[in-house]
Amino acid sequence: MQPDLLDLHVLHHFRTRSPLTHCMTNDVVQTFTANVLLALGASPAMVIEAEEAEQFAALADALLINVGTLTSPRAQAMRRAIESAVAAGKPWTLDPVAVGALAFRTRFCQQILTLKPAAIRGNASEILALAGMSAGGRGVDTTDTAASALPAAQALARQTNAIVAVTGEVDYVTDGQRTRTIPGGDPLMTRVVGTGCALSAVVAASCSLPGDRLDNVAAACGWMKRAGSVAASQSAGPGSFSGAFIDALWNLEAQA
Ligand SMILES: Nc1ncnc2c1ncn2[C@@H]1O[C@H](COP(=O)(O)OP(=O)(O)OP(=O)(O)O)[C@@H](O)[C@H]1O
Ligand SMILES: Cc1ncsc1CCO
Ligand SMILES: [Mg+2]
Repeated sequence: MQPDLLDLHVLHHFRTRSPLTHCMTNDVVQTFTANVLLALGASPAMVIEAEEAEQFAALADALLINVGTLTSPRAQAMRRAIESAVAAGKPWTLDPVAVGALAFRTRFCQQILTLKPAAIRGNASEILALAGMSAGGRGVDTTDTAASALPAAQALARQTNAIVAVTGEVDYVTDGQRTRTIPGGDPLMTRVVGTGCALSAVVAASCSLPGDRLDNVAAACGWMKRAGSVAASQSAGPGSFSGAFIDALWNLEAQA
């Protein structure tokens, strides 16, 4: 990726505004997600009790809804948080983990799609399933390429008015008319759990920034791609990659 694609002006906004990011995410990726947001300069808070989630969603700058370990009570709390965020004019972002593969979460995501998400970030199988163009993958990992899911991402963006990011070897970010292509990263990013989930949290936070939302979401994808490339070149495997990835996010400007 070229340095200008790092969108350093958006990164500057991100670091100086430090978006207070309400994350309702899955049990597997809580700490990694918080550390990614902190390394980029955002302020994460994982508030999940329904009453508190409803209250906090109106106060925070952005809300992330990730259905990776969805349960009925969590679904209810998420719905209350989304409605509160929408009423307060705060953007919310959906990560439809394993949608298509499992019925309960698929129904839930289809229902909340009507509540005007600002952005949707998923892997190819998830975006294809959410757009109604396939039955979905085997589980949380994709069985399709991002390029094959680009028409689905564009259709989903037009249908929902959200910015849709479909990620993989190449990331595509679209509003249904315009599409940004973000190459880079490294396959090691799929050997550490939560890079996609953490990206969705960064996308959520980026939706609270001023400027063009498509550009802001594409910038978020670019930062993660760059950090993945740098970290892969410095690590011996998934264990050391994880730490190097957080460091690379912290040092993004120095690598531009
Ligand atoms: N083959 C690859 N080469 C380079 N980068 C990749 C590759 N596959 C995924 N990535 C990057 O890894 C990150 C996570 O994307 P991915 O599509 O794997 O999300 P995901 O399946 O939702 O992940 P998770 O559920 O583990 O959080 C993105 O930044 C993406 O660009
Ligand atoms: C492994 C896993 N299982 C449920 S959520 C999750 C994190 C990756 O999406
Ligand atoms: Mg995922």
